[in-house]
Amino acid sequence: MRYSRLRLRFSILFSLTTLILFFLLALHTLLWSTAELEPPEQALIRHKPPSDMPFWSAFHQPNVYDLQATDSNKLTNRSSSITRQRINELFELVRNARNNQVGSSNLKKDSDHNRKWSFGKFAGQKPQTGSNDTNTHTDTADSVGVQGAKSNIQSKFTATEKVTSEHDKIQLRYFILDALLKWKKQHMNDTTISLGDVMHDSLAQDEPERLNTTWFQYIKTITNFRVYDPNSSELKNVFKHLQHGAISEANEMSQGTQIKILLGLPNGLQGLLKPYRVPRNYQTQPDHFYFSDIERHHAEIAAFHVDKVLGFNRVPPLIGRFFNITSDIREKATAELAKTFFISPANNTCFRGHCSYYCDTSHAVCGKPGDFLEGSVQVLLPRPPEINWQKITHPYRRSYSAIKQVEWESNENFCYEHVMIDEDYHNRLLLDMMDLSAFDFLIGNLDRHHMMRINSLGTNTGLVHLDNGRSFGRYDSDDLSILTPIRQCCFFRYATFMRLYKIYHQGFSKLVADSLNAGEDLQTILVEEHLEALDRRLEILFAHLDTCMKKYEVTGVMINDGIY
Ligand SMILES: Nc1ncnc2c1ncn2[C@@H]1O[C@H](COP(=O)(O)OP(=O)(O)OP(=O)(O)O)[C@@H](O)[C@H]1O
Ligand SMILES: [Mn+2]
Repeated sequence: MRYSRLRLRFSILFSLTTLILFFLLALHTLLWSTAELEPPEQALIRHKPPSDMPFWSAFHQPNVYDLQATDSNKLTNRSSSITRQRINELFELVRNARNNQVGSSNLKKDSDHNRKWSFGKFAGQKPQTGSNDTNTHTDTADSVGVQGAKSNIQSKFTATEKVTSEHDKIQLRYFILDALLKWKKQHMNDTTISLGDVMHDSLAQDEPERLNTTWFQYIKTITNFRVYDPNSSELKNVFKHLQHGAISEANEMSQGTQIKILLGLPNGLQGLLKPYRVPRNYQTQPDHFYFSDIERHHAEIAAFHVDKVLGFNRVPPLIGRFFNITSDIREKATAELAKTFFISPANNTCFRGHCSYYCDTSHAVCGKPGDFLEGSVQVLLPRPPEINWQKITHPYRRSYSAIKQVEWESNENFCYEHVMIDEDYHNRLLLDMMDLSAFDFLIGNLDRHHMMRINSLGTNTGLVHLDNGRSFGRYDSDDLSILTPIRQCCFFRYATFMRLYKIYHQGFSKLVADSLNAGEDLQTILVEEHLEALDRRLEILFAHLDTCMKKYEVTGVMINDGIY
């Protein structure tokens, strides 16, 4: 009896122990497998729906969603095909060619030059391409009629025109080289024209008080060659006001397709504010065309510094600024703009504004957090009727349509048939356009629909590199099509090449990063990947110039038109 009770107790104890052991084992296996499959942090990210991070995600927050999107679009070829040694050789070749330059032609080998070939006769067989637009032109980038009269002519032209012969092309190149050399001789002794001198008399008569302002001191430093003097005290003063000056008025600018606010600033200055919209690591949405890309204030800032480092000085002074969206903008806004303000569910102050792209409640400009907003502020240059601008439709403009192509995209002779043949380009404009193509390629800007210059400064006047808000859209790819003018025309300004070489040697991205660090209060305007892209693209530009020089000789490509 005693024995059987003992056996019962023992078996109960045994089954209980087995049960506990089994339970402990199962618990351990369960915990272990969960831990391996799902480390806590990763689980957090995975379970966060992407909608938590909209593409204009919170300020100061890394945009995880965009970073992940970038991963799937890796650049396969991260380097150019040119070596440092070859770039050094190119520099020697270009320098020597300039020293040896003789006669009226830039070309070394004159044997191909048929002096009986007549431009007039050649051009006479071709339909007119039309002349430059004037500032009365009102197209916007996205309007339906953007192609204008010029492009209609171009498409008719393609249908009937036979391909330009190699002989004509070579003769046309000689003709262009001679034309630019003639232009250089005519303009060699041109004196520098200051916008201050141009505007002085009418201001003295109508608004003499404006002559004593910081604004006018700065206007005097604008010339036909550059829109600011990089080492001047006038530039420093302009920056001071753009960055810290009290705002007297905030009004929407009617021109353009995306939100821009005109700011009244002290001392006669006006600023053009483009507000923060997307984080620094934001990349253009893969399914967005360049014409629906959102404008970026940090791209405007970076483009200003790149242009300055390149020695162009053609982007009007621009700087980043912190705003209090309520006291700086809402309280100074015109009634029209003030009406569009609201407080978001997150308790941030926002405004919509009125414009054709991204001016609705779901794309509002919002302080983050609360009233805190950053933006870029550019000095507003005088506009008509005070001075005259020329708005030139870019011959290499894109179609601004999801379904249409334009001629230059498929016709490799486009430069010969539409640009070189057009006498509007038988002067500095041709090489100014090449400078712009180089600049746009480096900053990745596909949105150069027009070229702007100040007509009031005479005929020997450079382009003003306005509107760079859609640059720095992607760092993981380089859009070679932006170099099409250089690839198809194969002309380039000697002085620009020399500067590019010097910059290459000093380290392009380092110069840009230093310039940003020295001149900007806003942090990390260009993320590391964008800086790397600058160096990579500069090499690609050299590779394109190398190809041109192999094809047409150094002296048939590099032109010294006297512009520095
Ligand atoms: N700093 C400036 N000084 C004087 N005029 C300017 C300045 N910036 C821009 N503008 C004028 O305003 C127009 C519109 O500006 P901007 O091109 O930056 O806007 P946008 O919205 O990108 O326009 P679009 O959609 O036509 O490209 C310019 O074409 C130019 O005529
Ligand atoms: Mn634009």
